[in-house]
Amino acid sequence: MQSISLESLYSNHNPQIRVRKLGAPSYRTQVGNIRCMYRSESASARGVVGSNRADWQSSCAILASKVVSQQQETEKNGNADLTAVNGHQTLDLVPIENLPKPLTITDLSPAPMHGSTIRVAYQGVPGAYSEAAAGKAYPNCEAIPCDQFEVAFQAVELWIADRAVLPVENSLGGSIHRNYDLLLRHRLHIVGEVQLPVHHCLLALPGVRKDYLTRVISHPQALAQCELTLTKLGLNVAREAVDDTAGAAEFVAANDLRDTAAIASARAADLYGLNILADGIQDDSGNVTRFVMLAREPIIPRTDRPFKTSIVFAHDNKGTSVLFKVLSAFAFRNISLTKIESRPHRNRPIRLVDDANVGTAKHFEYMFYIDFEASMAEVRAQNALAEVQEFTSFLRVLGSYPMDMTPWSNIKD
Ligand SMILES: O=C(O)C(=O)C[C@]1(C(=O)O)C=C[C@@H](O)C=C1
Repeated sequence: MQSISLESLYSNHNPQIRVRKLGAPSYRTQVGNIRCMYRSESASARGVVGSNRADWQSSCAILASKVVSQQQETEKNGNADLTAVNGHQTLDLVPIENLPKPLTITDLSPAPMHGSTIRVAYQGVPGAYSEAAAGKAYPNCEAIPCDQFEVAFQAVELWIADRAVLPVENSLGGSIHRNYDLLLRHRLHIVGEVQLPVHHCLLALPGVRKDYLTRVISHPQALAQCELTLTKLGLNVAREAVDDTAGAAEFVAANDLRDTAAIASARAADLYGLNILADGIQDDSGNVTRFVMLAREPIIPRTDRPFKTSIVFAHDNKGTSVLFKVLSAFAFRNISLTKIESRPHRNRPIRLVDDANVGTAKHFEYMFYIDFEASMAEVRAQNALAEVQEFTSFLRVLGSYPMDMTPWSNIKD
């Protein structure tokens, strides 16, 4: 399988994009001025939620009319007899050149015929936690490695993949902000979530001991999740960030680095022929990452099982106490919030408030992301959003989807 890279997608058109490769471990890839499909806010708000309650209700009716066909399709795909992700779970060493590579520009030409296999894009290379999340969300799927989050979004938009699975938050490291920004910039829908226990190992070439090491490389989130344990292990060596955990393991193996260890999964050790120097090095044994699944079409919200809904809004100072009013719209209806996140408002980062006597006040402007525990098929959720819409200048439902109800004992190590 070929792999997609954003560099090959855009570098001819946009010299500002710089994608750092593993040859030069660095902090997360920087992408500037990416062309995107971001609509103006007012247009988005009108298009997604409707400007009044009647629009909103008719949107719900349209959604409801898709219920049966979508469910049938999901069930059909979910039961497909496919093995790609499970296939990677074998402990046999797979030659590196036989592993799937990130997608490139050539993969983005006409979508391949793929039968009934559900193709799931993830960021990283085989052995990454995101690949495991794809396998948990869609057992027996064909997992498609992408070298950046942006590419995973585009793989779905361009029909290279049917779904993308992306990390949004970790119990130790917090939110993965890049994906919040991309959720807004792209027009995909959240159709599910999975929570994956993340069990990190310290990996090195066979024969390498801890005292040979002068640096540890991994994904920035993984380095953050193991910070205290590395110190406890006496590894006060340079720590360098690369694009994904399994990519770090692959880099150590491919370059025969005897002074460098990678933080990655046990599966990455198997795939790239590395030894496990230390097992379970995350600072908390209950380390969990939450991933969301994205699709081109929303799923139909239901009420026969617990659902979560994710929204994003901006208020542009529409009246006073806006945040309080928004939160109250949920509280009055006994709807629990599970997450609130704010990100800088890119189109309008600063609000100036003129006051002749004391100068000009400058406030930061934000986009607010909220997850709440209710389905958009419930009247109380529809009413809450109709009310929120009155206080906000922009409102978009990112998705209404089944909650991951895996028992906690199965999530914890
Ligand atoms: O590098 C990987 O293996 C990933 O799947 C990425 C990622 C992340 O972005 O947070 C996913 C789960 C872990 O929390 C560490 C890294």
